[in-house]
Amino acid sequence: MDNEYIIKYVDALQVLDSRGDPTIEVIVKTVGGGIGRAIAPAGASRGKYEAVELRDSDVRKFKGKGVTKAVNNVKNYVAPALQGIDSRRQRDVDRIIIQIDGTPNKSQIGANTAIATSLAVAKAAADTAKIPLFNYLGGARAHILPIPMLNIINGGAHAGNELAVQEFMIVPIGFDSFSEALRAAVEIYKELKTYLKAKYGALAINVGDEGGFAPPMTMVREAIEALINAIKAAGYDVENQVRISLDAAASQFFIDEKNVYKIDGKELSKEELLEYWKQLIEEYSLLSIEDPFHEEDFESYAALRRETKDRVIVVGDDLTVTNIVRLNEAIGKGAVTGVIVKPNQVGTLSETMDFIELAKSRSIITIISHRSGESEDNTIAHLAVAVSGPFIKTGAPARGERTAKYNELLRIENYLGSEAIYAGKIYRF
Ligand SMILES: O=C(O)[C@@H](CO)OP(=O)(O)O
Ligand SMILES: [Mg+2]
Repeated sequence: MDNEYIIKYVDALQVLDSRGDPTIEVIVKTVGGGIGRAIAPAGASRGKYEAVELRDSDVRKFKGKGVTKAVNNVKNYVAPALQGIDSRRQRDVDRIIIQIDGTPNKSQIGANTAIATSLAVAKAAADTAKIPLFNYLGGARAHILPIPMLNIINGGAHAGNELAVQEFMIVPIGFDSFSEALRAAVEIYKELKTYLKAKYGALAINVGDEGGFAPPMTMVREAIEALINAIKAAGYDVENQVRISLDAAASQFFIDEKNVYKIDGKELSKEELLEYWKQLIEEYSLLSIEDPFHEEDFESYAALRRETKDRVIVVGDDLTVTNIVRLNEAIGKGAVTGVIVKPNQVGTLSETMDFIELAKSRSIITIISHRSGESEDNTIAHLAVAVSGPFIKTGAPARGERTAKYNELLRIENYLGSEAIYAGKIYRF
């Protein structure tokens, strides 16, 4: 019996995220001196079926965004239940968290409380074993660096502009290593800045929540053209080296009462929106499109897949919310070929791993993802390597909470040395 893995101490405190909103950090220590810290992220365009984040009701403090209740849940309920448990028994730990909560959506203790605790335990176990987290989670096979999807033009709920589509991403696929791919992305980001400033003036280079620019545009095509311009200006090839992906986050511009989508200053029916996406996919050979329809409309996702003959990856995020019940429904209806994986959408590491397992077993592409409200926590970089990506979505290559993940991936690449393989080299999309 290795006593050193036993959880000796669990505590929590309120810290700040990248929007200046309070969030919860959990600290776990083992008998052997291993330490794990994890900070819960927060979404702005949240799916209706996500696990629920617990916030304080006192609106005088932090405009009602405080997490003292979540912090107290760790101190009063979770910490006493986890003390004395082996930190490597992640499933037992997560089962205890789920039992303490007792609801289907973590609304009692809070998904923020749950995920910060669950991840902190894994990190404490890895630290006790003195191996990097990606190795602890992924074992000997973990050596593939993910392809980043970098959101460099922000719209929707993440920016103060008129763009309906939330994220315009560049995806540097055709490179030999993660660091080469990231370098290309930075060069494109800088070219985009020059282009936007010249075309729209200095205000156009203000950034949105994920570090991408938030120019005063209304038309989706205008933003895509800007990306293409920047990719070319940086000297890269749009077909083979750098592709374009969108996160429509369509629930955000779906008007329920009218059953229409408000995009490009027009109101489109779902059939018209489908035609619109098909045109864009064709014209710009988009690599993927995330949440192209609102979160209840599995059928339209399936129609897009059928009609594009899988030339584009149709990705679920608000649709599938890192939840195997929702993913099974999406699989049954043939709705997606890719899914976003956000650990805080479900609340524990084990449930996140089960979701990834199910997706991979059905050849559904997994994209490990940050939230728009982030912190210096870099757990998702390790998770992405542990499960061999193949993709990670973690914002623009600027702003500390985003570069925290990119820099950790650079460290992992460096640590792995000649063993590191870039996912873009081995997977064909
Ligand atoms: O929709 C998304 O994919 C995410 C992250 O980019 O946004 P949010 O965290 O606001 O839900
Ligand atoms: Mg999304």
